[in-house]
Amino acid sequence: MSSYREKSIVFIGFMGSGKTTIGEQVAKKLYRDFVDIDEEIEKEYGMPVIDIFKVHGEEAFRSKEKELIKGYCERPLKIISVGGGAFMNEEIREVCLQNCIVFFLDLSFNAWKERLTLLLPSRPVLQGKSIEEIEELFYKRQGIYADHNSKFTTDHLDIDEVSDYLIKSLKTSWDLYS
Ligand SMILES: Nc1ncnc2c1ncn2[C@@H]1O[C@H](COP(=O)(O)OP(=O)(O)O)[C@@H](O)[C@H]1O
Ligand SMILES: O=C(O)C1=C[C@@H](OP(=O)(O)O)[C@@H](O)[C@H](O)C1
Ligand SMILES: [Mg+2]
Repeated sequence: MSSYREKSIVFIGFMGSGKTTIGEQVAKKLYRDFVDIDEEIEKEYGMPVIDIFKVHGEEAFRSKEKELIKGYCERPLKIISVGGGAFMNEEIREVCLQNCIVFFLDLSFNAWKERLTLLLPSRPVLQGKSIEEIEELFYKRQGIYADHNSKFTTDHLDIDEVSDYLIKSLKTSWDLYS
């Protein structure tokens, strides 16, 4: 078990909440390795997530997602962004919460809606859904993100503001709990 200061950090939250973008920024600013689980799955299958869902199915995606998250979470000093559906799995929730500091990147549905067009082509889970169905999924998913160590609402903040705040908050907790 690593010391509190060396624990890896995991970002969770709904699709498009900024886990990949902000995780990468935070990693750069803290001089840590960044791991985006979706990217790792894409590398293994040699195709984008949307095609993995089409060719191999969601079950294969979820199984690889679990295997990779379990592997990375047990290592120290990483910044890990997991996909928005990963926390549906209890084993993943447990391994992340036991080994890492879990940050929930939250935003309001209103703020999220502005990103919809940008996200639609690459997010299989959103395909073919009406805006009402997406809104229902958004609120249903809030439940799976309820287990976390720290939550940050990103409405009206740009990527630098969010990452700077997160680093400040991490440094405070390292000073308090190390
Ligand atoms: N705080 C933010 N303000 C504005 N746009 C953001 C913010 N965070 C992320 N984005 C944009 O939203 C899109 C989705 O972000 P991404 O990091 O891929 O989210 P996730 O990994 O949670 O699905 C990207 O185009 C990114 O530039
Ligand atoms: O919420 C989900 O079920 C998913 C979220 C995606 O990641 P992002 O949250 O980074 O978009 C990706 O893992 C896949 O498309 C499934
Ligand atoms: Mg992502």
